[in-house]
Amino acid sequence: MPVTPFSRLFEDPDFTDALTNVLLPGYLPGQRWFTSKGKSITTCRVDAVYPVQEDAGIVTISVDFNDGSRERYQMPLALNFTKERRTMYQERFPKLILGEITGTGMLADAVPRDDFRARLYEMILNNAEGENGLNAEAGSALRAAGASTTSTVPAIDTSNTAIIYDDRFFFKLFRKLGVGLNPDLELVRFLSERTAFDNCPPYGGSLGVGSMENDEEYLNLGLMTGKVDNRGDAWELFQQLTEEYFADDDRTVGKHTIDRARQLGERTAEMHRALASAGPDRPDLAPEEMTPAYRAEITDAALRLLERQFAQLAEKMDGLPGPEQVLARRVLGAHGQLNDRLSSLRDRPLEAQLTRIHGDYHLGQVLYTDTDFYIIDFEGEPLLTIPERRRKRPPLKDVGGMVRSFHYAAQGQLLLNAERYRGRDLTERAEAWYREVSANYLDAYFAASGDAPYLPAREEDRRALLNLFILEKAVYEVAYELNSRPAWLAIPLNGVLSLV
Ligand SMILES: Nc1ncnc2c1ncn2[C@@H]1O[C@H](COP(=O)(O)OP(=O)(O)O)[C@@H](O)[C@H]1O
Ligand SMILES: O=P(O)(O)O[C@H]1O[C@H](CO)[C@@H](O[C@H]2O[C@H](CO)[C@@H](O)[C@H](O)[C@H]2O)[C@H](O)[C@H]1O
Repeated sequence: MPVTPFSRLFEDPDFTDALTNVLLPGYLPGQRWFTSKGKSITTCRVDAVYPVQEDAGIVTISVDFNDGSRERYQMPLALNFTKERRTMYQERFPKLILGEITGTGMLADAVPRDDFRARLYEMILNNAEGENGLNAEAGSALRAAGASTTSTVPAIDTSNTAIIYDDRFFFKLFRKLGVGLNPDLELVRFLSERTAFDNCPPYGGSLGVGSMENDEEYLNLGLMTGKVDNRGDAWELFQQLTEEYFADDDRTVGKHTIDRARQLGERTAEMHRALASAGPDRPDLAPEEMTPAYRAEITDAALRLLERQFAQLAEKMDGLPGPEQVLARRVLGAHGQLNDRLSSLRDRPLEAQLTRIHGDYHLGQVLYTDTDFYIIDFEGEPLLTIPERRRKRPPLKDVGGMVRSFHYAAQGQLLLNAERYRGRDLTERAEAWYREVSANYLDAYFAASGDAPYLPAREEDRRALLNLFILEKAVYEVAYELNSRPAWLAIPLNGVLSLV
């Protein structure tokens, strides 16, 4: 096996000591993709090194925190020897330099280097097999496109790292790693290569360690998909539409808004039909019946979520501004009622199938073009482990997520532009927009779904299941906002209150 200078570097204990004890603890908290900035690091460790070029490769690391938790990350790293390269990093990417290695070179993130990005593409196109189990797979879209000539790193706010090739392919290099087949790769690959669903980006290929067939052990490092020539995400689109709606008090919900909501309902139904089309030869994807044990399990999970979120709300109550405190008290006062609502599913016999679903469905996960929508980011709920994200669930959970997002779209417009709407009480108009837009979304969704076996046949059962997921998502959002964007807290608090 040829030993490259890059991998040889990691055989030197002085280097790995410096890297894990000094360079990484200083470097990680400054990176957008390092999600646990608030926790303090106790230990960093290099798990594996996958050479990609003579002077660059992918390194996987584990980070331990003082609360006992551990996270794994992917770091593409390069050694830079020449003056030109050093200058490029110093002038344009100073935050991506880990440090100077005496007698060796400058150690930095490899993504800014054109040659490194080109090599990743080439590996995927050629189904390359590297050292230590690193391997790549090309999807039909990439095979059809052939070699790449240019690549760029877009300035977008994501928790992973993106590379665009020839303005045609979008490569997502996963930063925080979880062992097991990543649902983003699994579902995009299935939808694109095995179904007629056209409204997610086509599968271009992947980079990983191990075999996708041995899915418990597989480590997914990157996913290549066709680039969607989009105008933004659906959250931005609906922010424009709510701004038009609130412009004056006589305006009704415009036809364009209704058409767009209905179109999204249809696309959601088509996505669900395609996800449910897997046959028994694909046991991880094929639909299965919802059992009473499953109903009990999701009921318990919803009740545990309620307890956890409410404990956080109660704990932070005193620090909330007056109006939010009033809302929060009312929400906490509805604890018993919410408990009953969420428990009701346990005793309701429901005949419906469970399928693989999107799992983290909201307006921000949908790109829009002039004429259509494209659904992205099938990674699932970030707080769940990969096996939890890969569980089959009722597709109405996605629908509930999107309904909540319509509530956010109207309320968010008012909250984010408080100055613009000062002096006008638009609460009822916002609720009216939400009711009409979500009713149209749901109507189009159910019309396009027909008698799909994953939807309960009886209208009242569909409603009960959907309402459970809407409520559960609103409860989840309470602590999400409390911890990430306290200024938004009133939205889910009002959302919960409107459901009891
Ligand atoms: N196939 C694609 N084509 C064009 N843009 C994309 C594509 N996939 C993702 N994006 C862009 O990258 C952003 C982040 O993508 P997402 O899959 O949500 O990544 P993350 O999980 O890292 O947040 C999206 O909002 C969109 O702007
Ligand atoms: O980071 P993710 O996209 O996986 O999701 C988290 O962040 C979302 C906010 O970016 C949050 O979504 C909530 O706010 C959205 C508006 O910003 C709204 O459209 C969603 O309906 C609402 O849930 C999501 O809950 C959280 O998990």
